[in-house]
Amino acid sequence: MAGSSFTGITNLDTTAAAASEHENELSSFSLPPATLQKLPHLTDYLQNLHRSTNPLENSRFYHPSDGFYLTRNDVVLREITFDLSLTDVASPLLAYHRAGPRKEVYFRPSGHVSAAIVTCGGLCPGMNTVIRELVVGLWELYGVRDIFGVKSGYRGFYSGEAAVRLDPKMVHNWHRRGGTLLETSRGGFDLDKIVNAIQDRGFNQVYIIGGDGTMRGAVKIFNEVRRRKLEIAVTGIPKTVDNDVGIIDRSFGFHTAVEMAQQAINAAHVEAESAVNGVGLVKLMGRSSGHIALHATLSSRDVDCCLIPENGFYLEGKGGLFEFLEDRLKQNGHAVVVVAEGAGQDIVPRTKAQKEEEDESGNPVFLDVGGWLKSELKRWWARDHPNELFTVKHIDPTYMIRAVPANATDNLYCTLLAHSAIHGVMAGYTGFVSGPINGNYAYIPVEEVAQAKKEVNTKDHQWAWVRSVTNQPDFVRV
Ligand SMILES: Nc1ncnc2c1ncn2[C@@H]1O[C@H](COP(=O)(O)OP(=O)(O)O)[C@@H](O)[C@H]1O
Ligand SMILES: O=P(O)(O)OC[C@H]1O[C@](O)(COP(=O)(O)O)[C@@H](O)[C@@H]1O
Ligand SMILES: [Mg+2]
Repeated sequence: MAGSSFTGITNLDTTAAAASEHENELSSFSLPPATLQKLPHLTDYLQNLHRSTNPLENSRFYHPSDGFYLTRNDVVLREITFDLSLTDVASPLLAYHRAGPRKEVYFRPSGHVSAAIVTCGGLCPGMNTVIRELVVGLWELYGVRDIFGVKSGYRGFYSGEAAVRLDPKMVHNWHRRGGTLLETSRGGFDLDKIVNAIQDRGFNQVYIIGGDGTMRGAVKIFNEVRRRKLEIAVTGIPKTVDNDVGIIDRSFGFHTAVEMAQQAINAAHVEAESAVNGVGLVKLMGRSSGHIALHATLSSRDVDCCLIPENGFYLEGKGGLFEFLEDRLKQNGHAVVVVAEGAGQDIVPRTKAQKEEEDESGNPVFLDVGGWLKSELKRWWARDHPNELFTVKHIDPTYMIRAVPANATDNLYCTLLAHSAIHGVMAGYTGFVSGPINGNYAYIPVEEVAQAKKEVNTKDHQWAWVRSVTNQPDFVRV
């Protein structure tokens, strides 16, 4: 099971009761033992830290009652569905600490906390909401007054540009705006310079909002802070419109992106329907995973074919895209194709130099699969049907779907993420990421999140569902 190589694991009792294979007949069964994932804490390497009662105790907003504070005993299970016939042999279940306020805190808010917030990597709907809620949450819940926004990604720690002092008044409207008002960038990760700057500027809480690359950087920052034995808590808030961060249910902004993608698909559908042999081609984001394309396809119902990086495809011959589209155009007179940007990169022709191209963060730079597919479709039709009308309308809404403000669901989600992060940090936890696991918010070691990937599983029911909705080929050559 993923993450089981981590140390410091505690055994939990997981005996349960449920219905047997005959409905209504109750029988009991045992689940495998569970192991509690160790969560790094400042006291792992710093002794005699000052502890105090959580200021929420005296907050005018809260009336803490029994069960309000979470303890080490509150956990979230990674897996919540089981095959009972396999429980004898299954590996231990994995549990994570639940996110939420703790009775004791390790930071004295007034005059002791200096919090830094930074955004890294590509844009994603909701980044400004997370920043806003970190500021408001730190200020209102814990009385923190020294909150700073580090400008333009990791390089902002040491670039010489002053960090921006943030307060609730300044950020009150930020959730209505797309992008990140702190600005972001790729590349520029210089570990020593970053940790030196954190030390020099006196930050003792560092909130890092970013995707998989950012989380790999956060692991290094956390390890270096720990090596230097600094009283600084480091936490990651996972951000990526691609939804490819592992372990957590989904990343913020993803729902907004899927919703925005509908507009492009609708337009493609209208264009295709209004032409003779019309094809609407929509390119959506998804560098190495096709989550946006898959969810947009399933929620639209107007898509005839969904192409994702996890499932290779080909154009010519039996079972290929051209054959499929030929049939669809014959049947319906039009077709809509959704292609994730990372799909088909193995068949888009490119030079050696193009193959090796990387962005400032070391991510591969892809060629435009949408533009290429459009010209291939035109070439195919002109060759095979020279006397018939044909139209391809290529819509590339990629930046439009991620540069918008978060929708209501994502805004709520961003708030919960920000508050979870604050509660964890105030409780002295460090080197962790907050996120929902099976609907419950948990603290996950950042190292584990940085290693985990979430790709579309083309063997499971969801992909089968896409294929049953679109009736598209599986592109397995026979
Ligand atoms: N392996 C890594 N180690 C340290 N920093 C990294 C690593 N990968 C990426 N980064 C840094 O994280 C930041 C964001 O990474 P990037 O891949 O562009 O976006 P994202 O975090 O959204 O995936 C960049 O500043 C980049 O230099
Ligand atoms: O043009 P940019 O800003 O480099 O972004 C393009 C990439 O950003 C993404 O939105 C993913 O970004 P992250 O890795 O930052 O989450 C991809 O879908 C896309 O390939
Ligand atoms: Mg990334």
